[in-house]
Amino acid sequence: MTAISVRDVWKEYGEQVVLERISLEIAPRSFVALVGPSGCGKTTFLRMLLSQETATKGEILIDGRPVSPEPGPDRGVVFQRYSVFPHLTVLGNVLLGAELKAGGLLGRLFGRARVRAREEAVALLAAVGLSHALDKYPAQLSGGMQQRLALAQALIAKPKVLLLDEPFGALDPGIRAEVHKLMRQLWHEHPMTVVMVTHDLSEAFHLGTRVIAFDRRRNLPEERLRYGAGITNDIEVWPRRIAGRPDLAQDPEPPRRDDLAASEGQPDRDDPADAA
Ligand SMILES: Nc1ncnc2c1ncn2[C@@H]1O[C@H](COP(=O)(O)OP(=O)(O)OP(=O)(O)O)[C@@H](O)[C@H]1O
Repeated sequence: MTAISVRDVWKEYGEQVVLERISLEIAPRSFVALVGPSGCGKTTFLRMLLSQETATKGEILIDGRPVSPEPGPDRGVVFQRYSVFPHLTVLGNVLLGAELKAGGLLGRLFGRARVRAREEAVALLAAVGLSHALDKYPAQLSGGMQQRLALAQALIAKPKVLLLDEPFGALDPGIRAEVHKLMRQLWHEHPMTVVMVTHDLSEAFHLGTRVIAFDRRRNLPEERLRYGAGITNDIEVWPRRIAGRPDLAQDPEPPRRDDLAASEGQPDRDDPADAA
């Protein structure tokens, strides 16, 4: 049950203040959706939670301890694109997630540990509706299937915190709705706290337990370098969603695994990886 505390965090790149005075207490098992105009620092904030960036000032605590200086398996991430490895099969991608968590000599798993990891990977791929695609390569999958694979790859490491950067932004509306249902189901089933960046306000309210807006309070051209974005809105979504309680009335029916399998489409034409 993982809580995140963000205490008076600032982020500057050289002269440019990107974020200022960010203070947040994120309760365990929350699903926080982060919205805000382009360039206001949402991805930068996520990268600080992931330890891909460090705060210029302030501190970030996970379960009361300063966030480790290196990205680790306690935090999983899914991006809009390119979260998975194009040269590995679907199963290979998820197994790699398990191996990276195991660490050790080049992160390889052997013997019983590898058999167990394979079983877990197969089960997780079934949970995201990809049982029929274990031996396919990412370029052979539709955009929705690739994002489901990316979720499985992140979840095999059992992250305490799952960070999502516009994960569904490139999907067609119909596919996106299916993946939303899956995402919500995964949040109910896995004991993780989720922070998701999105441009889409309706997606934020559809999935989140809390919607936080970043924006600049001072945005005149001469102020843009010296003043960063801060939290301008912090909304608890009502009626409340409670992790692990998909039975509550406000949660629509979870998807059937068959629906997910049926929703697969052609490879994503917008994706250069597919065009190749
Ligand atoms: N490594 C970096 N070096 C210098 N400036 C950076 C770096 N990373 C981000 N920035 C700057 O920080 C600001 C915030 O960028 P960021 O990508 O976090 O915004 P965002 O809110 O996620 O934008 P978008 O919604 O368009 O993805 C931008 O002005 C960007 O140019």
